[in-house]
Amino acid sequence: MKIAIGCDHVGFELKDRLMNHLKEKGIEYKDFGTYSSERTDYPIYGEAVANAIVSGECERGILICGTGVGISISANKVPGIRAVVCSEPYSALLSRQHNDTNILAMGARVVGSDLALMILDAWLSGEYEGGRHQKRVDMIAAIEAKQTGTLRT
Ligand SMILES: O=C(CO)[C@H](O)[C@H](O)[C@H](O)COP(=O)(O)O
Repeated sequence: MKIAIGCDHVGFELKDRLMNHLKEKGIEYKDFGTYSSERTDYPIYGEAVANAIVSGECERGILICGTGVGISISANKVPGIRAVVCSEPYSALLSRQHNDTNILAMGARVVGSDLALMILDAWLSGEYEGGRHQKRVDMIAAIEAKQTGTLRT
């Protein structure tokens, strides 16, 4: 699996910690920036990571900003993205199992690095269950299609 990872200036340090963790786990990743702690704007990185997933360059994404909120909102504007913001491992796991999330967002001002690693491990371990959940995931896609005018009826 190849992971796209991105952050704004607030998430820069935590992103580094997460990339080292991915390296230790033998998981391939691509860093979409930002590449310093100089103030920047999270929508840039939310969109870049989201595009890497919808293009097929990467299978999943990780995004970090101050709260995880702004950068996940940005990523969710890209059709096909199901980004979740998590501050604990349970939601991270269930977001994979029930919602087939393809981006995990976290807030560097919210979670410490050790908890962030636990959240990431829980999310990476989760397998989408399909079954009764698929109808709901398809309904989300249908909303997107309606809103983007791509719904084929
Ligand atoms: O935390 C955030 C709210 O979503 C944003 O993602 C940014 O990280 C935050 O707004 C950056 O704040 P700053 O005062 O410009 O450092």
